[in-house]
Amino acid sequence: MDNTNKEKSDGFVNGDAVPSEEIKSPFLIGVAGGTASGKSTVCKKIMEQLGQAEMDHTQRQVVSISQDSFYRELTPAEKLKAQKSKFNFDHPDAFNEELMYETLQSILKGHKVKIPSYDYRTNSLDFENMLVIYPADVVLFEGILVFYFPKIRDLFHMKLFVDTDSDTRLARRVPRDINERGRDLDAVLTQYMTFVKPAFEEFCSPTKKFADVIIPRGADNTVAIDLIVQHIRDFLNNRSYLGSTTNMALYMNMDLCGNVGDGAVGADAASGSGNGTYNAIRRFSTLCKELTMKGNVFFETNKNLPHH
Ligand SMILES: Nc1ncnc2c1ncn2[C@@H]1O[C@H](COP(=O)(O)OP(=O)(O)O)[C@@H](O)[C@H]1O
Ligand SMILES: Nc1ccn([C@@H]2O[C@H](COP(=O)(O)O)[C@@H](O)[C@H]2O)c(=O)n1
Repeated sequence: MDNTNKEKSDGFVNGDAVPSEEIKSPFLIGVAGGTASGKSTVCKKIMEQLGQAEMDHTQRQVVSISQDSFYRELTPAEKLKAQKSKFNFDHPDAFNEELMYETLQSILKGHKVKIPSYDYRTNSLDFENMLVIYPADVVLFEGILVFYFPKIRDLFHMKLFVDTDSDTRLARRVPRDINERGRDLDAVLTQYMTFVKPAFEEFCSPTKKFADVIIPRGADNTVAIDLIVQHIRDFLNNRSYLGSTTNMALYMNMDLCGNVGDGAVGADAASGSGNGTYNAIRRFSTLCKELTMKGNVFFETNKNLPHH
């Protein structure tokens, strides 16, 4: 994640209110996938294509957050284990589920939040370098287990799963962990075989079924990324027509499930204000179906609509 929004801070304070006329409830997109599948790279590409990456972080319409910021703090005994690659960072218990949930809820209420960055070299949260997340129209939340916790899963308006084969992921993880996370080869391989691979199979891979869109080959899949970018662009361009994020999410989820064009529901949702949106989304839907058949992207018929 880009760290330009880092701020020195002495605490973990969330939920700063913004003036009421500026309140935005964002469209929340979860991005899951195994380690080194390309989740951050996919999010970065989406941000770049939307012209957000170079923008001042206070002005961004689209922001990206990593689940790493919600690792729980380790006890001294756990820290010693972690130093010897004997702590399981791929188990759901390694995360602070409550804090993740509360923070996402604050974000959905349009609040500014501050979250710590994560230091892989010390296996700890870095409260000295807080990331400030300003209210945005679209928030991407990426991590290995973002779909694991039901309460958190239900918050997403759209769920993407980055599906990269495990050999490729291991081949990418080894150099990354050595060069960027201060590990040695032996430690990376031991951790991978002991914890990462089994936990992927037990906790991460089964969450693929919750995804609305599965992205085979991760960031290499430019077709899938273009589609998602187009979807977000439609959202950003048309948000003002439909008003609330809930209406937009209903509208777009119906479209992905292939129902918008089937009858009165989609037309009703668009009544009076959204015919341009309706047509754009129908065109987009047709394109998605064609591309799905060509194996560039899989659209799952997941009908979980947002509960708010
Ligand atoms: N399509 C790709 N081709 C080559 N290297 C990639 C590709 N996608 C990601 N990487 C590299 O693999 C590593 C893991 O990618 P990253 O996006 O950080 O994965 P994740 O966020 O899923 O852990 C990084 O070093 C990244 O630069
Ligand atoms: N102190 C830590 C914390 C996490 N990990 C590993 O990071 C992986 C998740 O991050 P990705 O960018 O790869 O999705 C996860 O598989 C943990 O094993 C770590 O090694 N050390």
